[in-house]
Amino acid sequence: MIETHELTKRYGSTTAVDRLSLVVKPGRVTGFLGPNGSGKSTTLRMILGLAHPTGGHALVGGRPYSELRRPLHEVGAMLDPGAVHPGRTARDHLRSIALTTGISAARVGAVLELTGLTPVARRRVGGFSLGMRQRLGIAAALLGDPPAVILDEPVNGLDPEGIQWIRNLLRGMAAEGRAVLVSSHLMTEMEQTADHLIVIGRGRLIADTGMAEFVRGASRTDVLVRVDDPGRLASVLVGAGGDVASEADGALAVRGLAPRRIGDLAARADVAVHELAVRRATLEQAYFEATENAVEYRAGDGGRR
Ligand SMILES: Nc1ncnc2c1ncn2[C@@H]1O[C@H](COP(=O)(O)OP(=O)(O)OP(=O)(O)O)[C@@H](O)[C@H]1O
Repeated sequence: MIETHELTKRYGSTTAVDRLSLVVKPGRVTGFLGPNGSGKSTTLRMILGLAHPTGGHALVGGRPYSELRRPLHEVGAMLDPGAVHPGRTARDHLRSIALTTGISAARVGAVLELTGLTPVARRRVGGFSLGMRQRLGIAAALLGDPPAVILDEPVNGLDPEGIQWIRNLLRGMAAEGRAVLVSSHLMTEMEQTADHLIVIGRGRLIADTGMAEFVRGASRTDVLVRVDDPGRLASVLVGAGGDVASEADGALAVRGLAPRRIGDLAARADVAVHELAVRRATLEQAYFEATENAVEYRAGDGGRR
């Protein structure tokens, strides 16, 4: 489990992370979302002991990272897949990490296999594509077979097959009982991968909630109704407390009334219904609504606070 309590980081007059408390639980994929500059990387760096908090603390398995006896066995992380010596082969890169951290050589073969890199294990990393580097970064993160995994933008630069592979890998790791924390700006991908979401803006917690609950909370969810006489039905629906808007093609977009109630009201008004469809908000829409103020604030003040 990964947790932070009132975690704070200030750089001069910039508060990058502001009293952030969160828990990343085992057995699920937790998506970590926020606009550019909202403090995600800084938070991850503090969890991994790469930046020192100005206030509060971060714990991995109940201890600060700096106190972990065998950190790679506690938490695996990929923050920057580019940070690999280009002259080394993939296998040598992983071997050197294993050697210096007391991890068996057998794990090197296992993670190469797991990440599909066995056929290129003897090739120099300098010639690797971005996707291959991502896989190598993930291989390194998994060397210690850790119960917690942190991946910063793991699908960056991956082709559709690579994206699907990461999705299955993350879900598989969660199913094995690991705590998986993953950041990404790709909302459709996140929607398919994460069970839980932590959303931050301006360094502060905006939401810490289940994926379905977060998306359901967006005001965009409505019911599309297609009828022959939209004007008549619209006045009936408004009379029943609905919030009704017209689409460009004449269909009605209704909020505040359940589909069943709309169908009943239409039947009672003797209006034939040709289509009645719930349009659920997407994660992207819910995310935009949730972070609207955080983004506006930044855009309005040139990124400073
Ligand atoms: N080393 C640093 N020195 C000064 N300011 C920093 C430093 N690192 C981060 N910041 C500032 O802290 C804030 C949060 O940055 P951070 O990189 O954590 O955001 P992020 O959510 O990861 O952004 P992105 O989505 O663009 O990666 C930004 O205003 C950034 O400019």
